[in-house]
Amino acid sequence: MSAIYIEYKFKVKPLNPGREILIAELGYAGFESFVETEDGVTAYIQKGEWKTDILGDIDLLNNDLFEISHEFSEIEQVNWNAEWEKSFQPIVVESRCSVRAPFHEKPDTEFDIVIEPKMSFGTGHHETTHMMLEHMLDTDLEGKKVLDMGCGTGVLAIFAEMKGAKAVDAIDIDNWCYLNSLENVERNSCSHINVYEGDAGLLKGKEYDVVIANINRNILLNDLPVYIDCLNKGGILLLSGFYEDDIPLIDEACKKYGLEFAEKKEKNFWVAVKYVN
Ligand SMILES: C[S@@+](CC[C@H](N)C(=O)[O-])C[C@H]1O[C@@H](n2cnc3c(N)ncnc32)[C@H](O)[C@@H]1O
Repeated sequence: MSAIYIEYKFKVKPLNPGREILIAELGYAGFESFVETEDGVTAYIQKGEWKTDILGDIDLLNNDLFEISHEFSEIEQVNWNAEWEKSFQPIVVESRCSVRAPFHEKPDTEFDIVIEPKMSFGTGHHETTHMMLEHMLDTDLEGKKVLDMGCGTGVLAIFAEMKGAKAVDAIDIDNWCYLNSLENVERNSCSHINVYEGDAGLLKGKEYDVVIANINRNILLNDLPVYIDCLNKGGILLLSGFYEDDIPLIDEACKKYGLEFAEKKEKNFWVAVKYVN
């Protein structure tokens, strides 16, 4: 199963802070993946989410301080692997945990995660992945049962096992992500991770000590009750994939189901939050 995407190539002047603002606004409009280029950004949206006036709400395009041009085309399947090879820099979190592709040199970090992204997502979400890894570094996962919802490349599930989780379920709705996570689990010699293709519908009767979900605001708001339903008392919920402005809605939903806010991280307009049950 391969999704059809619309690809937009933007040129942005001045690049900073124009590109970051543009990415944030495009994210609100429904674009789901971004690859930074020398003079701007290439953004992807699934054809089903696209409408002809999709750029109508992007305020930055009407801002005289920035010069932004774009061209767009329909593509059958994004070759995320080629995109990553072009743009992916290893992520190093607090000098302790690194995420790199096999073609990068092995770093000297306590945790070394090797990801061959193939065609699954994870490219434009470095900030959110990075912040989730930061939260996980600070969270005791030893002997815990963990859910990684929207696992993408499987990076967070793999890190959970490296940090001592005894059982990890990694779930993604996208077939490519499911297959890619399986490969990456093997590549990192993980043996406590089960990967599933699906969504919150798979969670009936499940119980976890830690639930991790880096997806997007609307899916999180929709599926939060199910995630929280499988979270043990005293358990931890880590959420990302949304912006600072979305926090009130997410916070309201979490508190409605009895969770207590614990911590927030922020990077380039993106946020990652931690709640305790
Ligand atoms: C932003 S990526 C996160 C990938 C990875 N966890 C990370 O932190 O880098 C979000 C992932 O959620 C998946 N996804 C989208 N909707 C979903 C749903 N309703 N249930 C489960 N996964 C979903 C997408 O296919 C995508 O792989």
